[in-house]
Amino acid sequence: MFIKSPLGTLKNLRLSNLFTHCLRIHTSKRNLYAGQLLLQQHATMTETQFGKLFDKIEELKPRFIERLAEAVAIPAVSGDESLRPMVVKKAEFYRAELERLGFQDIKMKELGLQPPPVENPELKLPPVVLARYGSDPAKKTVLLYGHYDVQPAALEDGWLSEPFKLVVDEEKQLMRARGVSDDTGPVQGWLNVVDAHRELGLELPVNLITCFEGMEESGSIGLDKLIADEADKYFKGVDTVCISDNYWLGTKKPVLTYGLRGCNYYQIIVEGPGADLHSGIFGGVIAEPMIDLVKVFGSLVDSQGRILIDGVNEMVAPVTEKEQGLYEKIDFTLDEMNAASGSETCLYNNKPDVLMHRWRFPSLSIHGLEGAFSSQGAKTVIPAKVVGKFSIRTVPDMESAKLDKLVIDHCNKVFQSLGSPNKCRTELIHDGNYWVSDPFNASFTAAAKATKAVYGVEPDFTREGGSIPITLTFETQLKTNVMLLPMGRGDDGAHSINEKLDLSNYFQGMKTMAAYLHYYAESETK
Ligand SMILES: NCC(=O)N[C@@H](Cc1c[nH]cn1)C(=O)O
Ligand SMILES: [Zn+2]
Ligand SMILES: [Zn+2]
Repeated sequence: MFIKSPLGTLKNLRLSNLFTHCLRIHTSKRNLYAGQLLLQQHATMTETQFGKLFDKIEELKPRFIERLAEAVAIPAVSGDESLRPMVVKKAEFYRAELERLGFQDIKMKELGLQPPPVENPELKLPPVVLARYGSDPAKKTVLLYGHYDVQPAALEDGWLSEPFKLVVDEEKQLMRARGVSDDTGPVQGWLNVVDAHRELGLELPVNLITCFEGMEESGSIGLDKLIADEADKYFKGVDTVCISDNYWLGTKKPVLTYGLRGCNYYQIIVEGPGADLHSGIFGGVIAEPMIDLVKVFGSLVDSQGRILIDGVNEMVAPVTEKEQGLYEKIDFTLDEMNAASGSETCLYNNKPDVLMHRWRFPSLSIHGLEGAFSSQGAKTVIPAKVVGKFSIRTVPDMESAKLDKLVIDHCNKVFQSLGSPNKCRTELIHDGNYWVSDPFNASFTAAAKATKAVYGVEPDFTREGGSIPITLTFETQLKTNVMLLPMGRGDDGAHSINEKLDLSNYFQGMKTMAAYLHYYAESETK
């Protein structure tokens, strides 16, 4: 018997002997080898390489943490116009990293000026970083999409440490910083996978194309057009798109994701007085914009999360009988839900309802206000102009343009009913489509094998309540499939305070990415 094992080629060993042999040599990698042994029936070169590759990833841990620390130190907040130079700086950081790792044909694609609504009409969109690693026509080509921009973060929001300084918490075995999980950690993970191959002198089994953008957290403005323009140019020959920009559902079970909600983000602008006013002098005498805004806000959604805008719920595709059975089987508990939210404020008391309301029903969230008093103390001001922000997570079969009309008509109608002399207008800031895919293609199959090889378990196939606006565009413009391979866990606190990435997710995540590329390379379908 001739078996290729994670430790190299072993001759004349029975499977049971091989198992003991593996465990004796590398007991700390029990999960990896348990998973590997399940794959022995179709052992190929891949398994031999995995052992070395995974060991190399382990060996390079200090370097990979250091790189992540450098990347997260750049406060690339796309939603804050004043930080746009930092977003561009982070794009430059990745350009240099890609160059150092031997990527070629690196392009910093400019997307022009940011369209309204925007404070500074001269504000340039950050560049999209395109690069190639290999262009062998005999190999498949995998496009890796990720984003280098992040959500805002400030120490005073309740962070335990400076948000743009990576902290490695040895006791909890995690790293904390804005972007570690969403999405700097996964982007860095892909580069580290290439680094590990280079360190081993091991050829990449596929050609890679990177598409790293800097506006994902602000609706991926400008990227649709770039993808359409480059579909037959830079992106020609792409066989599949892999996105690592979401999270496991819970904290233990790896998942692969085949669906996302969309997101339409709106603002309501209410203005009246020529300047902020003293409430002792003008209170009760003039119409207050904030009072009008609160009334309009209050008409959008109720405290049970039901959207109150006429016609919105009617657009949602009905739940099918076949679909109903899917939710019960997913590895997830209400306790995990409560732990992730840090509360017991969940609106539903059973798993299927929670999952359906997270994945396949729309939701409306009110995010905040511009222009209103928001500090400590008791300032007696009447704000002259307030801008309220809210978004709707969209699902099949909601139509974005139809939704915009329903939302804007609703806000106008409610405002008019107030009889206020103030001015009010509602506008879309950005939108991004929902996406639902077939999870039975070669890319998902390769990712499932990779997950099993690393974690020793089959992944759950899940949908996600969040949005990655560009996913559907890749699928339609490149006429290829897209697969979501999350690195972090459901409790990582993305967009929240104290965002973290468990060290094990960073390193096992990289191994999964590496194994995915090898399994995908071997798959029969292009
Ligand atoms: N990791 C994906 C993510 O966080 N996406 C954002 C994208 C977004 C921002 N505005 C609209 N969509 C999300 O909030 O889901
Ligand atoms: Zn993200
Ligand atoms: Zn995000």
